[in-house]
Amino acid sequence: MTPPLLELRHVCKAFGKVVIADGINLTLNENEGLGIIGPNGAGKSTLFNLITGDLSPNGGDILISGKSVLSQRPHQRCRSGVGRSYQIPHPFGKMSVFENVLTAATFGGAAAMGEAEAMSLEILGVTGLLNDVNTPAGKLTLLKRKRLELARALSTRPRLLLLDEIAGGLTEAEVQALISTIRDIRRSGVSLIWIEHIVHALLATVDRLVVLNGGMFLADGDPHEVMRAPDVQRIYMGVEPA
Ligand SMILES: Nc1ncnc2c1ncn2[C@@H]1O[C@H](COP(=O)(O)OP(=O)(O)OP(=O)(O)O)[C@@H](O)[C@H]1O
Repeated sequence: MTPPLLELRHVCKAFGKVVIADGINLTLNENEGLGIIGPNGAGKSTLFNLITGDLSPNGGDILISGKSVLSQRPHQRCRSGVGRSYQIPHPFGKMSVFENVLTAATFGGAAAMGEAEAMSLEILGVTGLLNDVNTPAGKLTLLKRKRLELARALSTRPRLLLLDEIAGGLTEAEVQALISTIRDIRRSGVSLIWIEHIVHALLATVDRLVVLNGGMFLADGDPHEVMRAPDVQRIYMGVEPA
């Protein structure tokens, strides 16, 4: 039987007394799209940092395609197929958009230069940045910075793409354009975990939704059903039961 693409087994993480993960289990299969929501500070970004190796768990195991990656450094996990965007984009501000994507393709994705150049241009097309190839990344608008963040993650050729709040701060029209881009990416066979407060963007793109709260998943299942669950309405949206 094919192992899941990603598996978290009893993962624990705390910063002092702040418990982020209290024995979390999570499975993501190939081609699956998962959304993560939860109150501010619940530990959603920290969960990504544990998956990518930016942080180490205090306990438990993290497996990619059935193999533990705990001993792998972040760049090694990236080359194993885990690509991510960061909540706050930090592009190389003085380098052009093209150079930023090329750097991610060659360093993160270990692509040879000729291949990386062609792939970077293709990804800049997919992410709507072709008119900005020569623009210094530091001069981009918020929307385009977020698109560059997505382009940099894609150029590492991920099998698993982790997106951290890339819709925040965008207009509704920009969110709709982003939804369409994410659907195209999913159709290309990339598996997705998307942390997002803009819930309708998740409902339009993912198969499953989990709610992180108090170090554990409060709910895990069909996105619409999860959003209707009374506990989720109470904790995430502040709706008191009738
Ligand atoms: N490296 C760190 N050292 C100490 N505390 C940290 C560290 N990283 C995160 N935290 C704390 O862990 C908690 C969870 O942070 P995290 O950014 O993962 O939450 P989040 O769910 O992504 O929040 P948001 O929705 O606001 O982005 C916060 O209290 C944060 O201050």
